[in-house]
Order: sequence, then structure tokens, then C-alpha cells
Amino acid sequence: MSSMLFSDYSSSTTARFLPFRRSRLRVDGAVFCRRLVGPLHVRPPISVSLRTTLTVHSSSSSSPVISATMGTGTSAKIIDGKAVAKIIRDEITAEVSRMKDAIGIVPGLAVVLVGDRKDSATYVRNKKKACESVGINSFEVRLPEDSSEQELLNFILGFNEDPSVHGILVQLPLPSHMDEQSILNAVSIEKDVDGFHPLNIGRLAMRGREPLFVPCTPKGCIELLHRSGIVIKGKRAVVIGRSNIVGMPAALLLQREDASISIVHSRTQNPEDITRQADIIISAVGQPNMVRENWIKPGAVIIDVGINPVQDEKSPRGYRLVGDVCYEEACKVASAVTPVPGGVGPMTIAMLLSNTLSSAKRLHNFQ
Ligand SMILES: Nc1nc2c(c(=O)[nH]1)N[C@@H](CN(C=O)c1ccc(C(=O)N[C@@H](CCC(=O)O)C(=O)O)cc1)CN2
Repeated sequence: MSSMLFSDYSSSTTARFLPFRRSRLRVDGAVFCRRLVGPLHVRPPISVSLRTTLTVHSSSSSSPVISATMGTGTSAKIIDGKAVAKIIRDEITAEVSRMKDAIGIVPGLAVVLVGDRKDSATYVRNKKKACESVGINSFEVRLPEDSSEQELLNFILGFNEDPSVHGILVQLPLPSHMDEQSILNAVSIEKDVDGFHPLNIGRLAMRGREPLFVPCTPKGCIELLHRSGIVIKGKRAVVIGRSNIVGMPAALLLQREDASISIVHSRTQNPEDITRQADIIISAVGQPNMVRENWIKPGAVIIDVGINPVQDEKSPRGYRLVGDVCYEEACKVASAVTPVPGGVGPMTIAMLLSNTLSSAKRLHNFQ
């Protein structure tokens, strides 16, 4: 019986929250995939001849799914999230301009950053740039780390009332003295472009109810599957991780798409026995290279949400980013894989733009 190596960030954090301040950089090397799962009970990999197939639209020039070029033994298609995100941004640019021409309204996004985490500051900067690139107005508030909850709430309440703001986002994680729940609850459900308000999540969980917004990262995962021609209906899907912002909503979304869902988490016994049955795996735990070849059914589709820094002296930054999934091994056994970086990450921001545009359309009754 193997014990789980990953922690799950079941309150509200996810892989990409962790890196730079809370945890030290993780060290790995040439054989990193092997080292990280040492204590696990490893079973022999399933024969490739048992390979099942999912419908993956192949590498036509217009498809975002392109063939892997990793050499012998590699068969997976690489799902290029950067390319898909660019296509989506172009679509949004056209819609923003159509809306402006028709009714003179420009969508607006307000982003609030508390504290000086470097990674959060980078994400906020990238969101601002992305807004500029599609013609969405952005409003940024930066508050010092020691701000009070009330100061932050005052900005949120102001944006709730501001008609030029159609989306409000509070960059997470918040400093530990702040109560994330009460902050997220304060965002108007109609401007909750992150989709983190409990009413939006509740609606996502209920049959026959529609959330106004779906959280950006899980929405990006599903969008990648759709745009890569991967059929979800009727498939077995496993989500690794049960965070509020990725794992849980990803499972709800897959269920809405008529997949049969299992959720694997830090208390799951023998997770690889469950993941090995999956046609689709979405991993969001923040453990570098945790998912190994023998966790993956031949032909499965792998969506890797983890963005984990590992030490790398050769990189100018001193580290490089790897996913939750051992990419080299997944490429050998899966039918399609998202890379890290360049997979789900860019889709998170594209979905934020998409949610902001939808919000402006809804608030102004523009079809
Ligand atoms: N309020 C929110 N806070 C946070 C969210 C969120 O969706 N809403 N998600 C994450 C961070 N995040 C956006 O905020 C985010 C993380 C990573 C990327 C991305 O494009 N990553 C690149 C790699 C970037 C690099 O080289 O450093 C990639 O994967 O290719 C986009 C957005 C936590 N907080």
C-alpha cells in the first residue's frame, strides 16, 4: 500500500500558489522523475499494446494539438495552451471591438493585489498586459502586506458599485491575517470573474443551475480539451487534488460534461490504481513530477495544472518550471499531454478575459 506523497491544498490554494515564498525551491536533476516517487509501490507499466484511444484531433495546421518531437518512444500529442490562448485572445479582441462600436461600452477588469509576493505581482502584471492586448480596460489596486481586511473590503465594495468595472479579481493568496472567505464573499456575484463566490460554485455543483462565472483555470482545462477535439462525454476522468479553485471545480465541470469522475487526494490509498483507469487526468496538486508513467493508462489525455519551480543552475532564473506530471514519461504513454510551461497557465488568463467580456455583455444586455 502506498502512501500519498502529495499534499492537497484543499482550502483554496493550488499548485501555483506555493512556489516562491512559502516553500523552498525543489531540487531535482536528470533523473528527477524517478527520485520523487521512490517510496511508492511501483507496478510494472501497462503494455503499450493495450493502448486505448481517445478522439484526439490530429496535427492539422489549424489544430492547437501538435505532434510531440521528443524522439524515439514518444507518441503523445502536445496540447499547446499558449497557441490556444492566443486564438481565444484574438476572438475576444474582435468581440470587445464589436461591443464598443455597437453600444460604446468597453469591458473593465479591476485587479487587487495585497502584499509583495513576486509571483503574484507577475501574474497581475500579465493580466494587465493581457487586458491591454484585447482592448479591455484594467484598474489595478496594490495594497501593502499589512493592510487591514476592511481596507481591502472598501475597494471591493467600491468596484461593486462602479459601472465601468465588469469584473473584480482579488489576487490569491492573501496575506495570512486576512480571511479569504469573507473577502471573496464580498465580491458581487455579477462581477465575480474568478468564479470563487460560493453562489457561483454552488450553482456549478447543481444540476439545472448555471453559474454566472466558472473559475478560470478549470474552465481553461475544459476549453483545451474541447479545442483539441477530445471527447469528454462518457469518459472516465480523474482529478488529482481537491482545491477550491482548481480540483473541485474541475471535477464539477467534467461531471457537467458527462464524464464519470473520481477525485484523488492526499488521503487516497494507492492513487495510481485509480488514475490508471482514467481516460482523462487533470492534475492540480503542486508536486513536481508526481504522476509517473505507471499512473497513466496508455492513450489517456493528461492535463497538467501544476506549475512547480525546481532548482536548475543552467537556467538564468536559477530554477525551471515543471508540472505535477513527469512529462517525458507521460509523452511515452499518453495520447495527449499539456506541457508546463505553455499548457494550462496561459489559458487561465485567457479565461479571465473571456469571463470579463461575458460579464460586460450580460450587464449591458449585449448579445
Ligand atoms: N484570484 C486568483 N488568484 C490566483 C489564480 C486565479 O485564477 N485567480 N491563479 C493562480 C495564478 N495565476 C493567475 O492568477 C496564474 C498562474 C500561472 C500562469 C501562467 O501563465 N504560467 C505560465 C508560466 C509563467 C512563468 O514562466 O513564470 C505557464 O504555465 O506557461 C497564469 C496565471 C494563483 N492565484
